[in-house]
Amino acid sequence: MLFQFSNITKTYGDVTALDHLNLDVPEGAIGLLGPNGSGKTTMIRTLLGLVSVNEGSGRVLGKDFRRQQLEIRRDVGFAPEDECLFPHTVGVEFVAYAGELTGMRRTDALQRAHETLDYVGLGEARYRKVESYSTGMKQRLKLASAVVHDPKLLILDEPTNGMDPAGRQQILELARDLTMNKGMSLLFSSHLLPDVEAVCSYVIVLAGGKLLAQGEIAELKQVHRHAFEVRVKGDLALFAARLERAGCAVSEWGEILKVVLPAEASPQLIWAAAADAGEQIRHLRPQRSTLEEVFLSSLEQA
Ligand SMILES: Nc1ncnc2c1ncn2[C@@H]1O[C@H](COP(=O)(O)OP(=O)(O)OP(=O)(O)O)[C@@H](O)[C@H]1O
Repeated sequence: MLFQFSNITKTYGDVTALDHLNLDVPEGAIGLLGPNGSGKTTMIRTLLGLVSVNEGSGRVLGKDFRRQQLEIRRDVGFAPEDECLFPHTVGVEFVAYAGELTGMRRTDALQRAHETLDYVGLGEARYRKVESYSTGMKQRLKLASAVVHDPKLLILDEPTNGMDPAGRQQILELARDLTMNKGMSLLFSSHLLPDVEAVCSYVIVLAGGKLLAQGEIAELKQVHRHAFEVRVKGDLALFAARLERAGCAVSEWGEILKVVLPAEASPQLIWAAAADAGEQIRHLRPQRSTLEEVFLSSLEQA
């Protein structure tokens, strides 16, 4: 198990950032999705032991995050969302310092800093002051300092924020390589579904500090081949009754009918039912996957 939350609640004054959160998350590349303010950063800071929670308990890599912060710091690498660079420091010093903070000896930290800067493509900028780096370079510098000590779990909080498409692609490729080829588990927080899908196989979706969904992306993305969303011009209830007589399972969602066709039937059945009733179909499409539905409803709740 990568990490586990049991009934975690965290409030800031009147704001409930995490609301009785229960989670069991397996090792692997895990996406943490949710709109701004949904509690992603608070969840990450909680599992690093950086905030004290009001209620609940939990573990990351088998360690209690309320009591074993030092051990967790050795096993986990974290690249925060906000800018955390010290001005007047050159790239290699910054990364080596991050290594020392996890308990590495200075000489080892320096050697690893050079290696990780080469790995993230910043070898040539290693002696430049960090404040002169571009946004994309700063993100890769944060990534280098998060992996300098070769952690078991890497946490990236909104790593593609504010980046141009090329820079974004570089970060996604590095994240994918670390998890697929270097054996690191990953917790990748983002409000962008495509970024999470590019890197992760499993997803947690938060909204308003609550868990909306979790599971394998492939499973959550499965579209039911026989399920459709239909909107007609005319009497929805009459049309629904007609579809039911033709063997469909039908439910009304506002102005939309969700229709599950009988086995072996094709969507032609829906067009035929509309033609018989003299109704016009305004909209017909395969029902959204659970992931799309969950993600859209997380945006509505935001
Ligand atoms: N230090 C703080 N003091 C007061 N409120 C806070 C603090 N940190 C977070 N919050 C509030 O807690 C809620 C959850 O915030 P959090 O940063 O965890 O969400 P998020 O999903 O990471 O969003 P973002 O991507 O914008 O950082 C928000 O309403 C936020 O305003």
